[in-house]
Amino acid sequence: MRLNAENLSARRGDDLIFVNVSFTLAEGEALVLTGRNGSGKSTLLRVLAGLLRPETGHAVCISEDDGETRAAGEFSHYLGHRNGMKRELTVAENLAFWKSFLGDLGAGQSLEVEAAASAVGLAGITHLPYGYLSAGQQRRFAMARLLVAHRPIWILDEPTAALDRRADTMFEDLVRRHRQAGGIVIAATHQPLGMEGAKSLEMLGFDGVEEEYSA
Ligand SMILES: Nc1ncnc2c1ncn2[C@@H]1O[C@H](COP(=O)(O)OP(=O)(O)OP(=O)(O)O)[C@@H](O)[C@H]1O
Repeated sequence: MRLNAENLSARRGDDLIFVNVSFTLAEGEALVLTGRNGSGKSTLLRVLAGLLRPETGHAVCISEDDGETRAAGEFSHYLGHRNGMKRELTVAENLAFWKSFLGDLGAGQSLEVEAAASAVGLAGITHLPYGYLSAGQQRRFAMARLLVAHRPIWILDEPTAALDRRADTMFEDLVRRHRQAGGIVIAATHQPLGMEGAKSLEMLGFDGVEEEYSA
């Protein structure tokens, strides 16, 4: 499977945030988005995840077997700034919800809830309400969401912001393993994050749009 983004542009409100973004990622490859605050990294990640409609272009997954093309969002996990978990439900209930909602695209690669908790270093506390946990524990369980329902593409927006060094290392390891198993990762991050050999794309924000139009 290959991810192909072609001629993407996106608008927020009245403004074009970026134009003409194209890239291709093969299995195991990764892309790091760089650029100053407000340059459009989160916007691009949301477009790739299928959460925002692009103004132009498309992002698709192409099957190596039969050339079938599907929207990239259908094959993606999106870990944004928010954790996407209900505070009133237990951790186990939250993760079980995501597991059944997302299904298993990976022919048995998805982990059970307790195994995913263990993989993020937090076995034995999934019976607790999510809202009881510390901010770092909550973020770790948001990462466990990536493991309970396999998706070949991980779209990550500053996933380790505000985590301690041990959590960084744990997540780096998860990212590395995902890539070794053929997964694709696209991340806006200032941390190393297991993104060795990653391609890089600098977002230019309004400057890029102006340059594009004046070229
Ligand atoms: N809903 C919205 N309506 C209008 N403008 C928006 C909206 N959401 C974001 N923007 C604008 O789009 C631009 C890109 O924002 P985005 O969050 O993609 O940047 P970013 O590169 O991820 O920034 P940061 O590094 O601060 O997270 C910013 O100028 C922002 O103000």
